Amino acid sequence: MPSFKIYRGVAGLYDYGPPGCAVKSNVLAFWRQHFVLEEGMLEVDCPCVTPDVVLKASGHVDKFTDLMVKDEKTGTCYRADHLLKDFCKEKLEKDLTLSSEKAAELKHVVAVLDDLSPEELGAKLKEYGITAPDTKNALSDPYPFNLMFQTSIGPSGLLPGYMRPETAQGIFVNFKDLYYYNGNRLPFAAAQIGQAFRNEISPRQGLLRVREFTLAEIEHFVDPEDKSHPKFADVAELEFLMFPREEQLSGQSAKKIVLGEAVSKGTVNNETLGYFIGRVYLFLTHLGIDKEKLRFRQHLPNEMAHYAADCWDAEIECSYGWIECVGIADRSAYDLKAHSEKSGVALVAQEKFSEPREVEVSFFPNIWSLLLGEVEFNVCTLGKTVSIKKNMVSISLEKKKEHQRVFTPSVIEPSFGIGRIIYCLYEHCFYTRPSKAGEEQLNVFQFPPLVAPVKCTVFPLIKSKEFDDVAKEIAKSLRAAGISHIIDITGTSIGKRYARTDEIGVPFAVTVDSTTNVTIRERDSKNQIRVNTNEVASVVKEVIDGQSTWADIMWKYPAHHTAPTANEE
Ligand SMILES: Nc1ncnc2c1ncn2[C@@H]1O[C@H](COP(=O)(O)OP(=O)(O)OP(=O)(O)O)[C@@H](O)[C@H]1O
Repeated sequence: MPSFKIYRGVAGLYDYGPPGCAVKSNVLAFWRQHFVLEEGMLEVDCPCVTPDVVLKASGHVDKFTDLMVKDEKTGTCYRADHLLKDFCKEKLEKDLTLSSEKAAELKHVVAVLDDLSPEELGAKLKEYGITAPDTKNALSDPYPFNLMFQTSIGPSGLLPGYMRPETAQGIFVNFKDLYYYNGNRLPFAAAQIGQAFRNEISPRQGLLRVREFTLAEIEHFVDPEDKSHPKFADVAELEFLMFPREEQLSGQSAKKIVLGEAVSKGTVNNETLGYFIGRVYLFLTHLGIDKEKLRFRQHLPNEMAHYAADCWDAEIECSYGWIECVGIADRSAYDLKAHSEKSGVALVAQEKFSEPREVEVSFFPNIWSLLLGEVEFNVCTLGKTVSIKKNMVSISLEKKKEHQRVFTPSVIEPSFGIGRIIYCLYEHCFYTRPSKAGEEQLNVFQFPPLVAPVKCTVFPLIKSKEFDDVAKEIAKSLRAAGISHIIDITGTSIGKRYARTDEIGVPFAVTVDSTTNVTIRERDSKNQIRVNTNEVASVVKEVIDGQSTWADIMWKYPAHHTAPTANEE
């Protein structure tokens, strides 16, 4: 729901209502189980308010910008690249008179969008006659707009700060303590779930581009000289849609690739990156994301930061097209080095050698490298400036024993936009159930039990004190087993009650049609079984915990072949 709705809302801010909140909490619980617990990650929880110095070091203060244009008359702001991209895409899709040269030009513009300077972007907007979408007024020249919400910390106004645009920086600045906590051993991963804030220029597409959202991030620290992963074999045989750089550049589409092959051929830079791609695939498909609408797209060279070794986005197809939901990047040592430099605290790891190693060290290596470039330079020493020439320097190599290697770890970062995942999940799980002639069609959310906001409903078949009491007893046992449920003793027709719960995706409905045995109905198959009243909670729990499938349960218990009542559906 739009936040602050009674005051007409604010673009890009949304509330989760009760079912949405429950879905979100289930998605996050599974994220914790699948990543934090199963991988033994170190979870942290850092503040959203972040002092300027941290985000200055990370580069966000100077570079976390999008190019913006303004409607010259109304002042409405737009993202310049989005206007240009939308224009090109619309022309390519709808203009049947487009020449092949023009089509190739427009495709090229879309491909190099991230490389365009403000001036080049402005020139293209002018060349194509692009105006403000709502008013058709002229647009200003593009200029960079920093997406961070600025604030000041404390009453003096002297300590500038920002609302964090990502959670990752909280982990990087804690590297030293986390490394120590992990027994000074690599590799290890830290994880954080929290709110991120981005003052998006033009929030759009509901939960897909908002100004405050939940991020779940992992920073996996690894030795840059050994990016193998001990559990890679667990995911190596997975086969799914991948969209490597070469395929994108040569105009092909995504294709099914075995992950192990993508890594061994070097399409994916290293095993650890590949391992996380596999784990993200398992996470998303387990949640209920359709395998055929999920692909891993490699970043093109112009999309990647200069320091990144390789990046892949998990993109999910929904009615808005293919949407980046998880970014998985090998960020090399960039972040830790940036914070080491700014803070003066060495964010490094050590590899202790079992035997000391003899190494040759060159004396004066920096001057040597400068002189190799035939550079003459001045050195200021003891108040005097001395001009050093190449022939004045001799290089000596010394032998030295080293007991350890000190290095800055590389970081592999999977970053999950939880709202985007949930939105795509809603689309993939939604369908309209055909109805009998003349009846209203029924909307169903086919959520897997894992994410369903409510796991079970309990209905007495008819209004009677006896059945109500049994329903209350069953509800009590569900409560004790920690199973979320709704008890509906309104007495409306069973069909209507099923329809209501299908609409919010409740997977199981228990109909109390006797005082000893009751009917459990599964939402998607509409199959029903008979169980004893005191077995309900354990049967439902078995399925929602993933120990058994509904098909397994159907084998174990007698089927209820007729609907509990004629007006069921
Ligand atoms: N404005 C937003 N609203 C909702 N989710 C977002 C938003 N911006 C980013 N995300 C989510 O956070 C994840 C990690 O953020 P990252 O910085 O990699 O995104 P990004 O590349 O800036 O996204 P985009 O290019 O779509 O703006 C993304 O994969 C996405 O799922």
